[in-house]
Amino acid sequence: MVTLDKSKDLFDKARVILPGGVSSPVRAIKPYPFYTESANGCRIKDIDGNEYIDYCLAYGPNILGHANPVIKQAIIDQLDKGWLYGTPTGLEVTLAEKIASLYPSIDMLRFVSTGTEATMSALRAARGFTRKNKFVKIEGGFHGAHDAVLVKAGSGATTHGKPDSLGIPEDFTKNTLQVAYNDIEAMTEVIESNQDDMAAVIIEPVLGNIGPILPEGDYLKEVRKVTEENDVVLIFDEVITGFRLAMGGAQEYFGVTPDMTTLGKIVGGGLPIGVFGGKREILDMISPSGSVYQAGTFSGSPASVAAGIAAVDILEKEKVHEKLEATGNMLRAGLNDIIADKGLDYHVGGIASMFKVFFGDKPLNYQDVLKCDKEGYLQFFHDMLDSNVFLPPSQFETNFLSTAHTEADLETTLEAYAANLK
Ligand SMILES: N[C@H](C=O)CCC(=O)O
Repeated sequence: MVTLDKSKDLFDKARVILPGGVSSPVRAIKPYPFYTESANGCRIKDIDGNEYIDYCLAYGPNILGHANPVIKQAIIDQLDKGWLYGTPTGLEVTLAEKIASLYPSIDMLRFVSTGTEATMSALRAARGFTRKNKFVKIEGGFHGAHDAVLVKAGSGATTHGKPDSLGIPEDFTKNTLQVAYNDIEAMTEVIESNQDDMAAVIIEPVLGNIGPILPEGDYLKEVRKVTEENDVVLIFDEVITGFRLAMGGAQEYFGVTPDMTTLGKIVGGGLPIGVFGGKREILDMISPSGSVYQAGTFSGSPASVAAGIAAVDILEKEKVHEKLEATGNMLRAGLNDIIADKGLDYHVGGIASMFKVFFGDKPLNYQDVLKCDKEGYLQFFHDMLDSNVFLPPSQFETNFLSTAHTEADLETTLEAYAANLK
């Protein structure tokens, strides 16, 4: 049983000055979160001195564990040279060339600071390129916290029961058309009936912000076909799946090449970064080459890019995604055994280094996942915390594995699942 007295006291102070006591809503664990002191490898330590095996991993970026020494050294080396210039650097060219060599959908790209900026800018580019306004978003898909995509949004928006945010004028979302994931008929219908003004489809190839929920059969190939046939720009939001399912992301894994791709999380080695890229003719629309304006003081931040170069290098040399796919398969098999032994009607979802126990049947889309027992999941989250295992505190967030998790850590984790799953 962990005690969180210091965290509770800090929460009482924090919630006076920070809404919900946090800087991003997913961190607002009910009734109060633990506040972190430090993290290393797969372990995170709170200010009360409790240590947890971490499967949240900062919501995905830390695939090499916390404070990876090689990435740390790359950041330190960069800090010695200064960390913000307001001028371009060779680092950006190096990382951009590397990304383009791995992602066939990317001829050119621009660095930004977050996944939110990446998807916002990708949509603007697609609209500028096509001179059309509408786009399709998947129900429960999460593409960051900008106005046009905060409708039926997953992640914290669903966890906190606010999938449609207040404060967004209807005019800003009237061109956001939604369909269920894994429903190609619905996607085809909405594209064909809005063809005159349809700019883009934006989709997480694997729904990572209410899941992981995987594409069924040839769903992604069919999405590619219908978008191609109707001259609609297909944007894969690979902020979670990029460098995780394969070096070339979900597009390599599933063999489907979109027109544009957004990246983030892993590609910054744990520092803030976002990337949007795609076909040359679309990226040529971006200012200063073209008339789609996009800019940012911190874009291409040297420390983030240096950390990203170091991270991508390790991922490639050590074939991290292959190793973690094997580890993920082992863990998912162990979880399935526990669930079968206990006779629970739960589903173990996941792919590569993503996994989740759904407190309900296998979900295919947003409506399915909403039927899961989210209150039961929250209780389970607390029970796991008491067993010193930190999972993201929501039924609607993915758990992540890192190379820092050892076999012993995984065994301890499976024991905790066995003890706490009811
Ligand atoms: N699921 C979100 C992003 O991928 C979690 C991060 C956040 O909202 O703070």
